[in-house]
Amino acid sequence: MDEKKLLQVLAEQKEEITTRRDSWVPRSEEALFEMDSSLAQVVIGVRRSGKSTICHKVLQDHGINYAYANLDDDRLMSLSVEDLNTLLLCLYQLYGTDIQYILLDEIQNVDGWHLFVNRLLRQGLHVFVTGSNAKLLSSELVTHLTGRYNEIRLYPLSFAEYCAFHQVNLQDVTTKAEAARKSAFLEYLQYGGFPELQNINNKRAYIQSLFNSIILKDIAGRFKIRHAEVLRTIANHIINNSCQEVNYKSLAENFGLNSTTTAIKYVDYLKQAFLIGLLSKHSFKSKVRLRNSKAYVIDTGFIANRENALSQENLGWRLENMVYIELLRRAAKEFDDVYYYKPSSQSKEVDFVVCRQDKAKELVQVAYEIDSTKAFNRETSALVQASDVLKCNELTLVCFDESRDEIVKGKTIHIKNALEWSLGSEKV
Ligand SMILES: Nc1ncnc2c1ncn2[C@@H]1O[C@H](COP(=O)(O)OP(=O)(O)OP(=O)(O)O)[C@@H](O)[C@H]1O
Repeated sequence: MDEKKLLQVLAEQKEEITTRRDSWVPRSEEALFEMDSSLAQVVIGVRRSGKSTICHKVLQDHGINYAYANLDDDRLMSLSVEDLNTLLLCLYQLYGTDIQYILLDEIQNVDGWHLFVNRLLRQGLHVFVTGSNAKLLSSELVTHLTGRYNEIRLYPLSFAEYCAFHQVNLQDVTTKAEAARKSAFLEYLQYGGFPELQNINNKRAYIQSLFNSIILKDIAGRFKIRHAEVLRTIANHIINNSCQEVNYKSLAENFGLNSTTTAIKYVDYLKQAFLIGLLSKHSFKSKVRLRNSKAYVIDTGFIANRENALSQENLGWRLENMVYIELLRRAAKEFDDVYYYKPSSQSKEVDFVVCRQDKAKELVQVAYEIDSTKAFNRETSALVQASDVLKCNELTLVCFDESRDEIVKGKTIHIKNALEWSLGSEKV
């Protein structure tokens, strides 16, 4: 690519970052960056989740001068790995040769990017990269940057961050403040946490266009999928049936795919683009874990508005999906794993098992309501049974009711109000 043209694009990108900082909401993942480390800081996550912003924010908060290139820019689409030398030359011209930090946005767009990043690391530079496709990033990271990167997973805003964004008062105990928190929580369940969406009136249109660009541009375009429409229909189906086990055979049959293998491949594409997450079944056998998984969508905003989005049934599974994302967020910070528990016998399912080094450390059940004795007994006995089998006594039941502890068959169950639970340490 022509050096002059490249310089011009990078100069315009530089202009953008100096005028862009307005009111960025702090993200909890900021704590995961290793600012002085010699490892590449790799931020991955779904499109528009704020990957680029969090990098700018941590670098600027630390008072660091850094060079920046956004490789997702249409004008840089023809860039190849050979052009990256010219890119570096241009960055030095624009930012000065004493620059120590470089931020490269959506690096996966350039094939062979790892060669360049490796070279920068060898030269002692601090490199920050972002990407929205795990497949393109991870295989390169694992093969070529072995051990020389710190991976930071970013999700759309958590409820605590959402409240910070909308300045929802978490301290006040007045009825008005409580009502404001409750309606914020319902909005959050309905529209999710994409940061950009928060100030947009036509939220459905934003979500639809984001969904389309992930499917058509990031997946179908990049992986040369001929039947993009089928992929889109499958994605919609999975999203609107989230919290359920994926049945690849019936996906293949129902959507006219020629084999179960193609269904597995398509679902994997959705996962690699972070549109969905797959939760494995808890088992000590890795085969069982791999073969059985439930699908969740990465942001509840993607779930289509049914006739009555705030009905009990619809809220129930939006809530379960939200808990899943929040558990992933927390697990990433603690290096934990999350599974679902479904014994083959008569015993009941538990929605989430949080494990540390294969040992269950918390069981989490989600239920919209536990008002009736039947519902209460159903949810608590599932926890108690699993607690015995998995030898785990940290039992949590997330629901819309008030928080309290209950003792069932000698075991303490922490019943947590969903709103409070989702705020985590930012307690009301
Ligand atoms: N912490 C934040 N506070 C306020 N707004 C934010 C924050 N993070 C992101 N945004 C807004 O959300 C939008 C998307 O952010 P950003 O470009 O950082 O996401 P991204 O994940 O890098 O996107 P892409 O995958 O498309 O490159 C931007 O308009 C940005 O201003």
